[in-house]
Amino acid sequence: MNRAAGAFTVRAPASSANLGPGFDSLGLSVPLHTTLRVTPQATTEIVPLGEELRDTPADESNYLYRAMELAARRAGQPLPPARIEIETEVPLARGLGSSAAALVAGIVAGNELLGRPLDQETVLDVAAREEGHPDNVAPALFGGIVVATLDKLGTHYVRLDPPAHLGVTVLIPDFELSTSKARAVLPKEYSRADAVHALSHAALLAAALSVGRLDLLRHAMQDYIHQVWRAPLVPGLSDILEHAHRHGALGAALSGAGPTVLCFHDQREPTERLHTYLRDVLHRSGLTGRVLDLPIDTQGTVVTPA
Ligand SMILES: Nc1ncnc2c1ncn2[C@@H]1O[C@H](COP(=O)(O)OP(=O)(O)O)[C@@H](O)[C@H]1O
Ligand SMILES: N[C@@H](CCOP(=O)(O)O)C(=O)O
Repeated sequence: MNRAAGAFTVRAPASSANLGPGFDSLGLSVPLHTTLRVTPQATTEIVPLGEELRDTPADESNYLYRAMELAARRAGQPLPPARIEIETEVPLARGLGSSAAALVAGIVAGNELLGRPLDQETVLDVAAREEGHPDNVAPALFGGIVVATLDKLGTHYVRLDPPAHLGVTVLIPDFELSTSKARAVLPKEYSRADAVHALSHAALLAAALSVGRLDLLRHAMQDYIHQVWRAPLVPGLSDILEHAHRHGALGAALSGAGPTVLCFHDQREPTERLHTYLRDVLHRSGLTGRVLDLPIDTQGTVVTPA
């Protein structure tokens, strides 16, 4: 079907990947958004707006525009020209999936502009192949908590609604850490013992999240695949992984590749104690940053007429 698109808006959420042992395979979505306003017109114009996007290119080399072209390439159609305004609330290179939000927003916008030739499964596959792992793009597209694999045969996933009362507290330090730098410090190979530890904890975590066993999160979130190697890049991380539960966290993990750290909390309990502890860790580590409580987003990427 080819439908001439009018102006429309695409909103894609941030995401927190891994959740400890679910490296490259488990993530959740949080309501900080990257928004595109797309207005079909005779020429292409890329307009990044706001302080966070001050260094992103205002031309067709922009990551978001390249994502739109990925949709056109998979559909085998040329991308119609449009004015594309880009805004984001997702801090860049902090482990909150800004690149995944941009990629998903761009692919969905490209698909919309073309009259939706791609179904949602194909949009996910294009995004996961581009990013190289599905753990940010799947929750950015579908919302909620997503368990996903990417292999030669395709991208397969299960989306979970968040368990009742499960909230997220994030500590976002004021420094950037690119995902590529934080992937470069990981070993190329792991022992069988490390593999068994990782897969048993990731499986337990996915099962605990699917049945709402919040009491299991702390134990299930143990990880030796990536956090231990990344800890030197994220001052305070080891302290939080070891001690956050004493200050009200149900579990803690490096968010994506960092430097943001995620703690789960019970939304029925106050989080002041956890905030005070996290700010104290930040201060003791000689850093500045912010601590935020967020719900888990359940909407994923949304397209609305402008
Ligand atoms: N809205 C956006 N527009 C253009 N480029 C973006 C946007 N969001 C993210 N990016 C690109 O993605 C990079 C950050 O990606 P990455 O290192 O994977 O960190 P993360 O995805 O954890 O924020 C940014 O430096 C920028 O190049
Ligand atoms: N599984 C990836 C997740 C990267 O997430 P980001 O939000 O830091 O881009 C990894 O751990 O490298």
